[in-house]
Amino acid sequence: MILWKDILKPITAVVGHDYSIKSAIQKITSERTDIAFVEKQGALIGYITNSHLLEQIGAGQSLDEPIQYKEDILKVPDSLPVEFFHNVTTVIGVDSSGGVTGYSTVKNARHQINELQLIHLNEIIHGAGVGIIRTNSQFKIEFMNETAERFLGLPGSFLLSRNYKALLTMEKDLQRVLDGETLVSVNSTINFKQMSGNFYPLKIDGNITGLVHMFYLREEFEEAVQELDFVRHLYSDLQAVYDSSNEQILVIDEKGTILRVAGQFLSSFWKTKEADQIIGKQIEDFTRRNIFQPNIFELCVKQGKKVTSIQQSSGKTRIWSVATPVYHEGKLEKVVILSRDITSTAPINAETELNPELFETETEKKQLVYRSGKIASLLNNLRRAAKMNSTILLEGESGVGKEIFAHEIHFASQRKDCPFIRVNCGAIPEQLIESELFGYEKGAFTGADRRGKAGLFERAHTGTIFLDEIGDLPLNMQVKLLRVIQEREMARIGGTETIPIDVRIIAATNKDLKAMVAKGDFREDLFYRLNVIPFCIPPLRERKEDIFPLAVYFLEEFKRTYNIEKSFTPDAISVLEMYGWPGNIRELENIVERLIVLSQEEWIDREVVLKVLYGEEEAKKKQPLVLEMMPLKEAVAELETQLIELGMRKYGTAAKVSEILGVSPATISRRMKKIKK
Ligand SMILES: Nc1ncnc2c1ncn2[C@@H]1O[C@H](COP(=O)(O)OP(=O)(O)OP(=O)(O)O)[C@@H](O)[C@H]1O
Repeated sequence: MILWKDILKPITAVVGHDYSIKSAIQKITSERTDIAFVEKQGALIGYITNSHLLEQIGAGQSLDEPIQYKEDILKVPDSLPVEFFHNVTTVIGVDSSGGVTGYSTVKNARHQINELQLIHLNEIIHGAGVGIIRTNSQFKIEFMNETAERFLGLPGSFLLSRNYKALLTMEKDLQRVLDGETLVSVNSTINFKQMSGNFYPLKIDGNITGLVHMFYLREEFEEAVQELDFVRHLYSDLQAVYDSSNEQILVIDEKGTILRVAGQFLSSFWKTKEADQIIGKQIEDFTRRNIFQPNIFELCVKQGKKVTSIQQSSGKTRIWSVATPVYHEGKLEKVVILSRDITSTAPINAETELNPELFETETEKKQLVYRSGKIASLLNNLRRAAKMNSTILLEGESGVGKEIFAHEIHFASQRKDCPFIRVNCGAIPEQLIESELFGYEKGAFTGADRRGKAGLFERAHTGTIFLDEIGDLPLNMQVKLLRVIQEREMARIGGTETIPIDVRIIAATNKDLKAMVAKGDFREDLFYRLNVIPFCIPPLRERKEDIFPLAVYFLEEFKRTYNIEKSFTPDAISVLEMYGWPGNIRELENIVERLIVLSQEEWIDREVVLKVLYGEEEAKKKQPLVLEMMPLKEAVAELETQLIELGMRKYGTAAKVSEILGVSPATISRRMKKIKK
């Protein structure tokens, strides 16, 4: 707000109301002013200017005639804000005790206000880095701010009073602005500097008294736009990464309000379909409703460090969560929680889970852990086939879990309450295999048990026999097996009696049986007898979604065995998922055990996983882009730095790197300066 006292000028010439034109001219001239105030009985009642006096003389009056002064003056308290009054051209300011403190013509007041407003505006705009130039109605530069001086590389002292129109090169005619038009986003050049900005007509009392040019230096502006563009692209790339991740990313502020959910929304855990429905809510409310249990957010805030936990909602959904605190200038700002669903999609068969008798069979039923659609549909088919009595052949690489699938078949069949017998055909010595499979009568051979012994086929009677590594079965045994399958009866070694055998046969192999048949290493007739319903178990690398729940499952098992607390970091999981797993699930199980033993810390991190999977040297080469969950801005900066460093290593010049990254060379060199710091 501008007050009258800010703009009042001192009164220097005072004349009496009965002064002659001559004495008034003498007074005004001696005081070097162009206005004198007229006094009568100690009060100022009007004013007279040089031009008024000249008008009187011009009208034929003699110099001795009295002055004809103007009376359109108004006394105002000088502490009031400037305002304009009808029919008043001059204002006299008075202080609180009524003393005159100065005067101002209305014209001068308006001019001063514009000037002061421009200075204020300049202060505001100064920080925003906008250049401002004002001209009068003859295009003479009357004002320019510091930013304009800096942008143009020319001092105000040089530019002030010069004709702006003559100095500027631009496509549009500047006269249009003085005719009242606003020119927006106009490119212009001065002193080889390219500018981009707007020209506004400057109106006072409805009259155009000049123009104002507000502008950016195009070089800086374009760089900023490019930079914004670059960041925008990075942002959308990162967003895409988040959205395609199979993790749920939850951002909670320090007060426990859910700010954001990205990645895969675990709707069955939250018991709500849309992520939007949990945003803005208090996390504690979900804990109270038995959904977010345990409250990992609270644990993380209390401990002030990364925390992991398996959470379970009131339903069956179990999720694995890692909560990481994010600090800003030493203060907790938010907590980021990464979660994955680890609920095994396998339906839990109450009977098989609970019936203790089942555990008296040769092998306990193990939990089959998976999340992939591939395994889901395979299981579907397996369970359907299980209902029939047909022989099933399971093919698949070593360690894919063929035995566990054989269990599934058994437990999904009518025979689930009868024995399940596993025979590892490759592990039994050749000379023992016949007696193991078919048993023997007492005294059948030297060293034989005196009482005789039932073979595995007999023991599997009414149940399932699982012939693992069937490709390792010697040829002579293949004939005998073929006979059992065909005749559904057998005799013990040394026995004469035939024993009827009612078993479901499941055979498994990691060898190419067809190729073995072609080479004569496997009997063709047996192959066709076994290959009634074949199933191929896909390797782990073809069902990466299973890696995570399996890794957590094994980790939990080993934690129980070793009685220790350890957790994977999300980066560690990512490395596990990227690996090729030639040894499949058996290898994964072994690696998890090794990681537990080798990692000294509570956290099994990316580095230790890389070391265990690839060895020390290779691990060093696998440099990460982003190691930790971190604020997006930092992640973008990190990604930028790494891209530029990579580019510089590869191409050597900022010009080439800028071309590849699609940004200006100036951006690259500025970033590099920052990196060097
Ligand atoms: N889906 C699964 N869930 C839990 N554990 C599994 C799963 N698949 C495999 N395993 C475990 O991985 C290990 C290897 O499985 P398994 O011995 O059944 O493999 P395989 O295919 O029979 O291998 P091979 O051909 O070498 O005999 C076992 O300890 C098994 O319990």
